Amino acid sequence: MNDDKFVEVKNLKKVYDNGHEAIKDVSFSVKKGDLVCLLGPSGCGKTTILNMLAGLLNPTSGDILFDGKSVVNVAPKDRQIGYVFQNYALYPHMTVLQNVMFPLTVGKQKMPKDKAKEIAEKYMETTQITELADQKPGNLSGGQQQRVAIARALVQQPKILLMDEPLSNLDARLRLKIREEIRNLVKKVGITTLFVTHDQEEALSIGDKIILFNNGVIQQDDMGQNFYLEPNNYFVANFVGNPVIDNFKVNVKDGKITGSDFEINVDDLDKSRFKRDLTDGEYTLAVRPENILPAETGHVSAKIDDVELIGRERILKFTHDGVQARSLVDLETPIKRGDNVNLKMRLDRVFLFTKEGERVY
Ligand SMILES: Nc1ncnc2c1ncn2[C@@H]1O[C@H](COP(=O)(O)OP(=O)(O)OP(=O)(O)O)[C@@H](O)[C@H]1O
Repeated sequence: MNDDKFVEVKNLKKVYDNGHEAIKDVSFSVKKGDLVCLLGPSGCGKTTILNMLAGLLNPTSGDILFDGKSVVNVAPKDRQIGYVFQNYALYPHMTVLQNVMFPLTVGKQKMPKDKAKEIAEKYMETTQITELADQKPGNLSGGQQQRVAIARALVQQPKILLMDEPLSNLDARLRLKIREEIRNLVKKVGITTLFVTHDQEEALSIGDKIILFNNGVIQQDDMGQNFYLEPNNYFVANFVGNPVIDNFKVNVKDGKITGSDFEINVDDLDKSRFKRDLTDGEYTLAVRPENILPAETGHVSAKIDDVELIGRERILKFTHDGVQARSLVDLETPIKRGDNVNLKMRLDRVFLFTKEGERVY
């Protein structure tokens, strides 16, 4: 038994029958009791991975281990997993109580009705749906249906809980509330959970760690803040962060980084942040909008195209070298649309990426 690798995925590959390689050599592990988010854009392979963990899809190659034992040849019903689907998949003709009891009243683990009811009621209490016991799913709100689906997934006391975009059918406000509830609930139950989402904010807010995918390949497997502060590559830097990161095309030559209207000495960068040697050539210099701010003298001069208020902050939008960029300032900064400003970058916070997207600084 190894609690650090309660779930272990080794060199997993999936090629669909039509030849599409949806998962390309993916390896990761999940600690017992952790809530891990599988994050990435539509089509990156999140559901494919979840379905292989659940046993609904066979891997083309590679291995999946639960608690140290390979499960690739174990039938889905024997894998001790609970699965919450995007559309909840509740039985419409059954009451809430019957839905939650259902997994306990069928198959090998079938138990007497009163025992099943007792266990179902315990999980209905945990998920706060006790008072809905006699309702049919059709009469429930999205958030309530979601709780029923979670209670039903938990009654068999699975070792692992898999959730595929469980919040996507809820409105924005309810999403915020239910995501907090889900985190509290899985932590209370102590169940190891893999949670699929395409929403970076959702992943950052609930995940103990996040695994970010693109095109069937892991881009970063890390704690939330590192996606922001230490992105592995250009894809990660652009996928995570709101407002999105600013990108400037630059050329490096003779110790100088030259943009369309600015120049930075390589010596002014923080030496400890280089990932490898900076050779001459074209790069993308990227900076988070809160790290490029109005100043007396700056790296970039720009006319503000638009000012957008987002809660306690404002986004100053400007066009640089034909591309829109942003500076994130507080409410008091007295800059308005049409103003000409100088913007200074924090050089210890910028990133440099090669044309292939590899991070150099
Ligand atoms: N049965 C299939 N046959 C062929 N290709 C498939 C099949 N199922 C999925 N794919 C493809 O595999 C890739 C990964 O799909 P998957 O559903 O895992 O992505 P996802 O990240 O979950 O996306 P979404 O967020 O849109 O659900 C996509 O390009 C998809 O079109």
